Amino acid sequence: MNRTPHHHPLRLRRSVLSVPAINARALARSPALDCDVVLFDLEDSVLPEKKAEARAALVAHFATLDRASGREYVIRINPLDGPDGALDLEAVLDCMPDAVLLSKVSEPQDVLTVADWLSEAGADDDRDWGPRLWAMIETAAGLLNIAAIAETGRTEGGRLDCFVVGLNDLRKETGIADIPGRPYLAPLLLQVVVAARAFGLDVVDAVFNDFADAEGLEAECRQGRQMGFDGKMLIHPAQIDAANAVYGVTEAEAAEALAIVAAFAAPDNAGKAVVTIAGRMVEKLHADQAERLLARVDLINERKRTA
Ligand SMILES: CC(C)(COP(=O)(O)OP(=O)(O)OC[C@H]1O[C@@H](n2cnc3c(N)ncnc32)[C@H](O)[C@@H]1OP(=O)(O)O)[C@@H](O)C(=O)NCCC(=O)NCCSC(=O)C[C@H](O)C(=O)O
Ligand SMILES: [Mg+2]
Repeated sequence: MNRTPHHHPLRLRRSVLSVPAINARALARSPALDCDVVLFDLEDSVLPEKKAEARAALVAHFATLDRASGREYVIRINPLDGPDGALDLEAVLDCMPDAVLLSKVSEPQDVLTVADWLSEAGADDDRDWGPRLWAMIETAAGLLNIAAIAETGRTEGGRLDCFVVGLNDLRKETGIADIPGRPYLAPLLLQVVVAARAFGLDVVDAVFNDFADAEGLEAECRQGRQMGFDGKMLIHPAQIDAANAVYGVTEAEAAEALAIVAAFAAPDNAGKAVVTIAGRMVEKLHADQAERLLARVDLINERKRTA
């Protein structure tokens, strides 16, 4: 098994805003929004009879995008076993997004099929481009197969980069209740986080449907961060600030990280694997964590500069 803690460069994925490709006003608004990732949706927010129109709108929209903005552009496609998946992939070739989000991934083959298709398309294409793959985990089978999906997507073809949890579909299929605090869903969410981390993937928490409930959203963002998620999938611009704040880095966290890095760099602590800071044991692994957090601060500051 080929496992590494993080197999790709650090990326900001605090706020992943879904923008229905069929909604011209939302498309027009999206470049000015402060989300880390714009996720253009061709799946559930587009009616079957509007899919072709949505694909055409998306291709036109990508022609206008500022690709140097530093944020990630992702396209969510329909499942490949339906009538639209293959047509969506053709549109992906025209758009050249940073990543493709596969909906309703239930087994490793779902990822491999798209990875192979993209590799074959890339072989006939002289453009220097190849998208990463993201996978929606939102079926009972997907949860049961989560480790195999992570391992295969990560090692074979190597394009898999990020999981996104889809609780609307999962609740629909399983009957698990939609209760504040997500008591019965929490074990499943943690299962996705652990599988992602075992194979060096990022992992994004599910949407919060009640976009008028700012307090509920903030609580769910906090819960997601405590569970280990990197960010939250969002459905409305009003949700962006809360996700960026909760999944950001506080001044106290940054100060603590600086103190840990400084302690290990101090000449008195040279050669030590363990030091004491303010009465607390701090190990080298905490210094690694602190350095990663400080790199995240740099990325957030960079994002502010380019916004
Ligand atoms: C939920 C909405 C249908 C609400 O839309 P609306 O009533 O238009 O909201 P507002 O009037 O408050 O909108 C204010 C302005 O903001 C723009 N807007 C709204 N949403 C977005 C957006 N997502 N991206 C960009 N801009 C947006 C409106 O256009 C207004 O601007 P203007 O027109 O200039 O006045 C709507 O928010 C919406 O459709 N949201 C996204 C829905 C979606 O993407 N669904 C799929 C993702 S959810 C999912 O995947 C679940 C998962 O699969 C699972 O299983 O759990
Ligand atoms: Mg879904």
